[in-house]
Amino acid sequence: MTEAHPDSIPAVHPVLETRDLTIRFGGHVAVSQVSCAFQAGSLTAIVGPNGAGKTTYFNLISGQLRQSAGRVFLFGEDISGLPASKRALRGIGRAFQLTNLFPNLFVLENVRLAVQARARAGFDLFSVANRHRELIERAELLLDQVALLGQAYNRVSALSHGDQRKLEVALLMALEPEVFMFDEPTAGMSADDAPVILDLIHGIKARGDKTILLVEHKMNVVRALADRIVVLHNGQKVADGEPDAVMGLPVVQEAYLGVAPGSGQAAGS
Ligand SMILES: Nc1ncnc2c1ncn2[C@@H]1O[C@H](COP(=O)(O)OP(=O)(O)OP(=O)(O)O)[C@@H](O)[C@H]1O
Repeated sequence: MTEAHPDSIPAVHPVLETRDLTIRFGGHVAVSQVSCAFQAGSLTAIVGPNGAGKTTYFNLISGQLRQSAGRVFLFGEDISGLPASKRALRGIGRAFQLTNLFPNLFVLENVRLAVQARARAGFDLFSVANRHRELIERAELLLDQVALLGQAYNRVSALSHGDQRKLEVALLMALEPEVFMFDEPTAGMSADDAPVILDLIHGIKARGDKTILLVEHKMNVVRALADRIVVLHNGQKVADGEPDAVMGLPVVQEAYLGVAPGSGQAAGS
């Protein structure tokens, strides 16, 4: 795929790339030869009907599953052989990886621990008191961003489902990954909570330096956030491009998203 540049400028690798990524479960090919490159500042929605392979594709990228064939590259480096924990350390951030919350600790403490994990190496110059204060301030800022500051001194176990999802996003942001992977981030959230998360994702994208992948069934969310849509069906990539172009494909509207042409709304969403 990489071509020699006539001016000998070194090739710039995509942040994330999958090449012919494939996984078989017995005789079933759940993800089949999916090749995609993802650039910094982009938000790509991965869509497709139930069972299309979206979550499995995510699992292959984040390392929860090992591919049968193909490769995953991060900044041009082959990470296909790395376990999920090492991929996370290299900058692949996925919200559910962080659900090892401490349910009996305060919400603030959970975020503070994530901030501390991210900052551990950088705080040696600070006094213990300064370090603690800075960690708390950063944790409070993140809680404020997900509208959870009022819950800072509640235990995680007492949070509603929607608030736990918001906390997952705060923890993900605390780790400052290069690649943010969101799998239906507003699923099960109230109408009040969902915009908080969508605004946050929009804010991450607006920074321009992060790469965002979003599995999402709600087409209004996809339209609001994505600058690219990849459509999976039966494990294969069947469309890939700008939202208007992809959504306009009759084959996508009728067969793969289950929407009536022109409605912009997935059936059952
Ligand atoms: N561990 C597994 N063992 C066997 N089959 C699996 C496994 N994980 C996924 N599959 C199968 O792979 C296919 C893709 O599933 P996947 O969950 O990735 O789809 P999806 O597009 O995320 O669907 P949904 O929108 O319903 O979440 C399905 O047929 C599923 O049954």
